[in-house]
Amino acid sequence: MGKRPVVLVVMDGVGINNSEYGNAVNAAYKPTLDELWANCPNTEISAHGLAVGLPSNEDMGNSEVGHNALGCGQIYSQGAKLVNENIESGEIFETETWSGLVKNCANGKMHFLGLLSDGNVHSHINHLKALMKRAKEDGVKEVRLHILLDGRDVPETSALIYVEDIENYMAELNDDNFHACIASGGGRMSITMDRYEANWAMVEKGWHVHVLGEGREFASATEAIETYRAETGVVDQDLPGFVITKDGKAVGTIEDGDSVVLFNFRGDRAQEISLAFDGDDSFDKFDRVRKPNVMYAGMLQYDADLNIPHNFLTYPPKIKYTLTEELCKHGIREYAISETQKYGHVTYFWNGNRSEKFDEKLEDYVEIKSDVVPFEQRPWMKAAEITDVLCAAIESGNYDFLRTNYPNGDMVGHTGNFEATVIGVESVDLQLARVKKAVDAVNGILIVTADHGNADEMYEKKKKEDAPIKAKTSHTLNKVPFIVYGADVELKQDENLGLSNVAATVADLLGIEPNEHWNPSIIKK
Ligand SMILES: O=C(O)[C@@H](CO)OP(=O)(O)O
Ligand SMILES: [Mn+2]
Ligand SMILES: [Mn+2]
Repeated sequence: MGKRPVVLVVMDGVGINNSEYGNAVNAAYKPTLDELWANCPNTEISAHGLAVGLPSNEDMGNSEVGHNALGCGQIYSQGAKLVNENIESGEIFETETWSGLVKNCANGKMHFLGLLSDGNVHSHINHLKALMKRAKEDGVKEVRLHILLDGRDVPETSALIYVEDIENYMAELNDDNFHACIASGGGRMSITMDRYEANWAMVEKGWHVHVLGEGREFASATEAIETYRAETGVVDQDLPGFVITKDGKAVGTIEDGDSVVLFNFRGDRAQEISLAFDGDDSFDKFDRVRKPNVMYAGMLQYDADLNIPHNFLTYPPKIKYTLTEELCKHGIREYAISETQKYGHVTYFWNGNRSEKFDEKLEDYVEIKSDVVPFEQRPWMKAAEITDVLCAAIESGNYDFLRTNYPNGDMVGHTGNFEATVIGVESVDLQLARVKKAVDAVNGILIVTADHGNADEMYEKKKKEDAPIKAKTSHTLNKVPFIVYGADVELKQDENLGLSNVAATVADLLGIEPNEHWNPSIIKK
């Protein structure tokens, strides 16, 4: 091509926060990032709320919407917003899927499974309430709820707030003809919500409590949460699975003739459990022991290429004109690499929730296997291993556009462990120095950015001056850095710039005319 290669690094969860309070990014020793920021063209761009297609600016960014915006150069209404609209207009209940679900469980139960919080990253409790209410209106008699406890998109020990809220809601709905109650649950990082096949054992554990009703028994979700907390001290996302029983019997196993709705709208952590429900006898990821004959539907279609799940209530955004597609048209050779935890982020999310390549010949994707450990124990994760392979790819001369995601700021940030997160950010910085060197060796251009904040705010904001420090595990509302190294360009400084302006910028640096549907490049002309 004769063009200069462009390498784009997403430092997952590394946002910009002017306050030092709980700021693991500022606390980290990161000479390379500091030097790049001080000496290279740079700007701050938005990564949350309306800038990434979420319902409001109160919604923090996340990897799905962040990588979608980065990789498609446009702002699409995202799952959170689409489901809101679908429920508000009532269209969701006019779908064949909904009527099918209701009809299917005429003599059985309707189960709702999903993340119980108002985090709005994977799900929203209001969506669940709307579905339950309508189920009752449509004549469903028995509803069972299988709850995944959050503490990752919401405060780390907030589960009881949502349990109480939904139990009060169910109590109001319950009458002689309708009965809803919690049947099983567990922390989202302990059961059911694995992603990218990092740890199928999590899904197996979820299957056992939700479907088979096998697990430690409790009389209520509150009792389960309080007991586990007292015994183990773990935070919500890590609480083990539990089964609610009455008179020695699980109250809500999933049986033939039941209907099951996964009320999460985000795809990555919804796919594996969906495959377990949809899969026929050839399913071999774990032994399901008993596979009930149910109608299963997702709140959204989680992967349109792979048709997961078969039934769904809301169409996902139809993301068109992605950067990868455009670059393929120009014969640009692309390379994407990350470790398992974020592998789908730089491929599937980046390409507008597509799991297939646009052009087999032009695209190479590499996954480095993630550790299956609590990440505060190994905050460096696989950053060095990713870099080994990435640098070889850069120096091979076989690629024109290379992208990677270093998960550390985010994955370690989610643990709420400040000290480990500082090390996570430092690990990324060490690798950045190596990437920069490889870029120099091929006379390339390096872009350093992030998909949303996390490590930049590791403590909850204090409500009172003398309140104790409380760990914050969720993403943030902060802007993220955008830096260009190795190119003599001037960058715009504009409040309105966001992740969706990056695709056109990459095209500019590759000497390609940006697609007309994209938001403008960040480079001043
Ligand atoms: O871990 C996840 O599922 C989310 C937080 O809910 O994080 P990210 O968007 O960074 O993948
Ligand atoms: Mn992310
Ligand atoms: Mn995250």
